[in-house]
Amino acid sequence: MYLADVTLREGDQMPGREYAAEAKVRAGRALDRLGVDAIQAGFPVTGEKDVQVIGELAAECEADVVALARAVSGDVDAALDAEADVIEVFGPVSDLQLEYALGTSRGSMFEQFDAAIDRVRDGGATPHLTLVDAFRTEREHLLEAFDRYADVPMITLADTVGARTPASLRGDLDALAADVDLSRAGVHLHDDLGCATANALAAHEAGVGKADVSVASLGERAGNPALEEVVVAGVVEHGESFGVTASELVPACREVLDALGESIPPRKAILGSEVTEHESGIHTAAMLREPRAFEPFDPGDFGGERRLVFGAGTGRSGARQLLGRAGAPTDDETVAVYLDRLAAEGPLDTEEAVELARREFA
Ligand SMILES: CC(=O)SCCNC(=O)CCNC(=O)[C@H](O)C(C)(C)COP(=O)(O)OP(=O)(O)OC[C@H]1O[C@@H](n2cnc3c(N)ncnc32)[C@H](O)[C@@H]1OP(=O)(O)O
Ligand SMILES: O=C(O)CCC(=O)C(=O)O
Repeated sequence: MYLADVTLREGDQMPGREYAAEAKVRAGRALDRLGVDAIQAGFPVTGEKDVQVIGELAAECEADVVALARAVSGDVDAALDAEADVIEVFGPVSDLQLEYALGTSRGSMFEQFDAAIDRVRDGGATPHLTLVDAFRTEREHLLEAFDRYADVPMITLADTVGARTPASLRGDLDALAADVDLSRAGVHLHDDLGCATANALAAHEAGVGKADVSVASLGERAGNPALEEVVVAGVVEHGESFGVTASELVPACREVLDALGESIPPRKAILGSEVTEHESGIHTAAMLREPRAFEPFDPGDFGGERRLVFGAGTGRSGARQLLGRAGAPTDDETVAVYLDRLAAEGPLDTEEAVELARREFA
């Protein structure tokens, strides 16, 4: 499965956001260095900014630079003007969205897809197709699309409203797999149920060829599968980093967020400042011996950092080990006094705690 990062388009679509062109270009470069296969950098018909960003990134990135386009000639022309490598033509296929987002029939939507895809090819770009709201669409209509667009290299099924869980998504994909080669199917998922990352992994396990992801889940409503979560979970579960340089993951994601002026909640998995920090006495005592005892992966493998801290939560076992490292006595009385000092001065990191032990007890 390859990863297409959609941060620059989905993130820019969030209420109140207006990323500057330079910010998007800087973020796109960081994603390219990280090694994602595709960067969906914008929606050119929305304005000159995205035309400029896509043009700049397409000229210098290894990754395919993707422009979004509705199935209308003006959108495709704007994407061609931007000189995108790939033009992602999208349109709804569910009854609900055909009626309320488009006011047209599925037959007319498919005719618009035909014309838009031809226009992309005539303009010299590669067409991809996203079937919007695909997971609330009958299987027969999805099969019709895969059949009708057999020459489109990638057809993405969008869980546009984030309504699927891993089991239901897997069930839908397995049902399609009887008739469709899922390696030419992608998934575009949303996190409304908090399942987007798990759904991306379920899609990988089902055999899909591409998943859209975004840094820190930036995107419409609850966002998309987090790039960093999909990669770390892929490595932990399957030994698979989906083509990105795992050791650069955390710095690259932080650079993207920094460029875009986005902050991240401290408790957010992988990237949050507090999620690789440990203070509980039972945990730190074990982790001083072997960090794997209380962590699912070494943060250093992804360019992050583990931090053990010592203070009010430290127990006797951890304190004894720290005193030992400092060459200080480890009898019960020294341990008790040292624990009082840690509680008063903490939280201290490991080096600071050892230094305190050395200074006052060795
Ligand atoms: C599922 C997604 O997340 S797709 C990405 C959504 N992103 C955005 O909307 C980005 C911000 N949007 C915008 O700047 C504007 O909405 C624009 C420039 C895209 C379009 O603006 P407008 O031309 O004023 O159209 P509007 O926003 O009202 O869009 C609805 C029109 O698009 C049509 N439309 C919607 N989706 C599609 C589609 N996939 N293919 C073809 N036509 C479509 C609707 O039928 C409607 O047409 P109508 O104007 O003839 O009734
Ligand atoms: O596939 C895409 O990138 C556009 C569709 C989309 O954003 C969605 O359906 O949520």
